[in-house]
Amino acid sequence: MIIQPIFMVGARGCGKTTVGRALAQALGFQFTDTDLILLQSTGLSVAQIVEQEGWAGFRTRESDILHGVASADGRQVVATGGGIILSEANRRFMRATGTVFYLHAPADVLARRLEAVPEEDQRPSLTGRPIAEEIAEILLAREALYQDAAHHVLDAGQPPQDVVSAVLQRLCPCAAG
Ligand SMILES: Nc1ncnc2c1ncn2[C@@H]1O[C@H](COP(=O)(O)OP(=O)(O)O)[C@@H](O)[C@H]1O
Ligand SMILES: O=C(O)C1=C[C@@H](OP(=O)(O)O)[C@@H](O)[C@H](O)C1
Ligand SMILES: [Mg+2]
Repeated sequence: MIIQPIFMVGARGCGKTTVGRALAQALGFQFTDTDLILLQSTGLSVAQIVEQEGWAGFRTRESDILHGVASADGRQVVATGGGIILSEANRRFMRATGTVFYLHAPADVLARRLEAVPEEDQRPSLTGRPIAEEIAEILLAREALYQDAAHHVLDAGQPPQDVVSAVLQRLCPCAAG
């Protein structure tokens, strides 16, 4: 049986990292996070990379990481950064080589989570606007791209363990409890 990687996509705060880690544990898969790999390989935060190389530099680096990790081993869950879908090549690559889950949540839910834990070093402002305004604007601009990348769209407003269960159900409906 061919085992493909699982990609988590969605806007900042939808739970790609949190749910991805729990999902990997549930499946006995390796967990990978493109932002974490960047941090570990360069010693630099997203904010520092953007300061040095601009968003274009960061986007090139995260695309390289995506292609590198995903070709390594199928038994893994890959949490991507929220902007990975901006590249059409990335969207096509994830759809073709793995199973892609879009964790969907409304802007007000995402804003509440991001305001509670902003992690500004890993999530520097994309627009210079306040968090709630920014996430609403970003979601609007990217919604079609998340949908385009995804094989499955899940409600990310529920608790993390419920999102994990929903992923497992989509992967193997026959095993549903
Ligand atoms: N399903 C969820 N329900 C409630 N809080 C969540 C959920 N998923 C993530 N969070 C919280 O939201 C914040 C962002 O989560 P994170 O996994 O880093 O999102 P992402 O990687 O998509 O940006 C964290 O503080 C996390 O604890
Ligand atoms: O939405 C974005 O453009 C970004 C999301 C962040 O990841 P999370 O979605 O894991 O917060 C991180 O990759 C970077 O700050 C850019
Ligand atoms: Mg993340």
